[in-house]
Amino acid sequence: MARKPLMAGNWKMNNTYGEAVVLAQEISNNYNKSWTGKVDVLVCPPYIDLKPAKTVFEFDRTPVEIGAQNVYWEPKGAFTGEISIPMLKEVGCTCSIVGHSERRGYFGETNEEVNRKVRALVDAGMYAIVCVGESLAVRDAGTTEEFVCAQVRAAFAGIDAQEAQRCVVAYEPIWAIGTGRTATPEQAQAVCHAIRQTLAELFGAQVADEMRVLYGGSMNVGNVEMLVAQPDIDGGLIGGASLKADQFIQLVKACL
Ligand SMILES: O=C[C@H](O)COP(=O)(O)O
Repeated sequence: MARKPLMAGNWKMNNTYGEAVVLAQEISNNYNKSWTGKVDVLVCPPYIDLKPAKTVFEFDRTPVEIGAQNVYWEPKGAFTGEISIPMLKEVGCTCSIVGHSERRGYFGETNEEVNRKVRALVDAGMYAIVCVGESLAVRDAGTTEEFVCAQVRAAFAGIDAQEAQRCVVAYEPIWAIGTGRTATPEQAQAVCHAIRQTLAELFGAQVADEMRVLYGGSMNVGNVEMLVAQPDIDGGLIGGASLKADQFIQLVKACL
């Protein structure tokens, strides 16, 4: 089956409320409505910027989804500093990134926590963008595929094929994030293929064939074409290049 590509911008901890309105407006102004149905476009701003970004896209009727960068699995309660799924749904989020390597690395997020977040999202009818990826040490040790596929298995534990089908996996080698050092298309394809094989083992070949696997890690206007041309790469999760509307739009166009 032909998968519809997804180009997702992860703004990380960038853009104040006012800056978010400007960037969302620039993306909206440059979005061509003829792309609708051919590529899905998503931005994941900081929590405080979700509503203003959504308001811009809604006002313009620009079909750009908004998603969170993280989420907590409990629906409400005494969890200071956390944000729940009902809160995200009410402002129009369709999904959340889960298990980004910056959350795993700086905030100690474990595979078990990633799994709880994925389960809570799918239970609530949202989808998860599950991030997986190896450090340079793992790559140098030659165990990249084993490591990444174990992360995939852990993230989807206890989830059935129907729930998993809506989710997305983003392969982000840690050594390529924000470094300007991109995985070669061959390296990225090899790992994305291994991820899809793991999804097939978990959920069957048909579901695995329908699930989107993204690449992330210094994807930019210079390398996007080669990366999205790979058979198992269905788009990108973009950090730095998603902060400039013209660059992000170029990346979206590369998926058409
Ligand atoms: O979530 C996005 C990735 O961490 C990639 O970030 P980057 O494009 O700045 O390397």
